[in-house]
Amino acid sequence: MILDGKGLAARRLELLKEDILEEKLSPTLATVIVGDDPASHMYVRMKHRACEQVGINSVNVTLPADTTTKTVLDRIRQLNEDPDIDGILVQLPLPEGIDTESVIASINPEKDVDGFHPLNMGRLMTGLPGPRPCTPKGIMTLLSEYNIPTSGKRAVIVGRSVDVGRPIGLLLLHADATVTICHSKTENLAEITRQADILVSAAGRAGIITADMVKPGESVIDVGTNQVNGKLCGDVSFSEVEKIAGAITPVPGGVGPMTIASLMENTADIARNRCVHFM
Ligand SMILES: NC(=O)C1=CN([C@@H]2O[C@H](COP(=O)(O)OP(=O)(O)OC[C@H]3O[C@@H](n4cnc5c(N)ncnc54)[C@H](OP(=O)(O)O)[C@@H]3O)[C@@H](O)[C@H]2O)C=CC1
Ligand SMILES: Nc1nc(=O)c2c([nH]1)NC[C@@H]1CN(c3ccc(C(=O)N[C@@H](CCC(=O)O)C(=O)O)cc3)C=[N+]21
Repeated sequence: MILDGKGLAARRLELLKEDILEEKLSPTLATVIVGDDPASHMYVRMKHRACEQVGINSVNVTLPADTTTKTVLDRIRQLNEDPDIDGILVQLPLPEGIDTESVIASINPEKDVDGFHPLNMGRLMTGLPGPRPCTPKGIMTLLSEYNIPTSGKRAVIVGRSVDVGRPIGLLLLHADATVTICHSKTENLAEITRQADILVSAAGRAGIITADMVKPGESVIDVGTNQVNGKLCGDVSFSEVEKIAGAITPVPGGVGPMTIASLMENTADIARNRCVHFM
């Protein structure tokens, strides 16, 4: 079964647009972009398009690549204090030399649409309500919309990043899965991935997940966005794995669009001034 993130995201955006209209919300999302990394352009463009579609005002704050950390912090402070700005997103990665940690920690946690602020990461850890990181949230939405059970199931995550690997591990743990998080030092990776009922690959390595690493009937979630010969592909060797997986997300058209939809939902929730509860 193909987990159609593109189709599901489109439906979620339509529902969100109706909610925003009905509740007379007019959320504003500010995106801070430092430098002009081409990969960011695509993501910022898709985000902007989604904002227009659902009725979120999208404001870009662009700063030159040689901006200092202090300048970024000053700009974020202005956005924190601006009552007309509901959500703040700092486009990652930031250029070398900018202190990413202090930039993320400077965002008002109540405006942190990525859920990356240490306070919101702590709330994720403890299961307290708060905005959850967009890609992990999008994956959980995919699993629940396709009725893929998590309770008591073996979940294996390949990748331990702060923005994807760790938070999806915690969300699956909160959903009563038994979670294993793998990384580049994990030994016998294939032995571990074959035990998974749900496999999430967020390694950023094209072709790292092959058919021999997947248990027949397993659900495979591919977070990877890699370029191979100028073509976008995931971590999973899709054509061979699709034949034995029970469910699989395509790249493009899977996790990516769900990330964007989750970002829109986080922004609307923050504009509703409600402590957002996920899972
Ligand atoms: N579709 C979407 O919405 C999004 C997609 N992405 C994509 O997801 C991918 C992962 O990004 P991100 O989460 O930021 O991860 P990072 O690139 O920050 O880290 C990659 C992780 O994978 C692990 N890893 C690398 N090689 C191997 C290997 N051979 N075996 C096991 N583990 C390995 C690393 O281990 P170690 O910690 O030991 O180095 C690390 O934990 C990228 O392709 C990124 O572009 C990211 C965000 C959103
Ligand atoms: N603060 C911050 N938060 C992020 O969530 C964040 C970020 N910075 N920096 C960049 C990464 C990457 N990311 C993607 C989102 C959607 C797609 C996506 O929708 N991709 C399409 C393909 C688009 C194309 O055609 O190339 C798809 O998978 O179908 C990809 C990548 C969010 N990121």
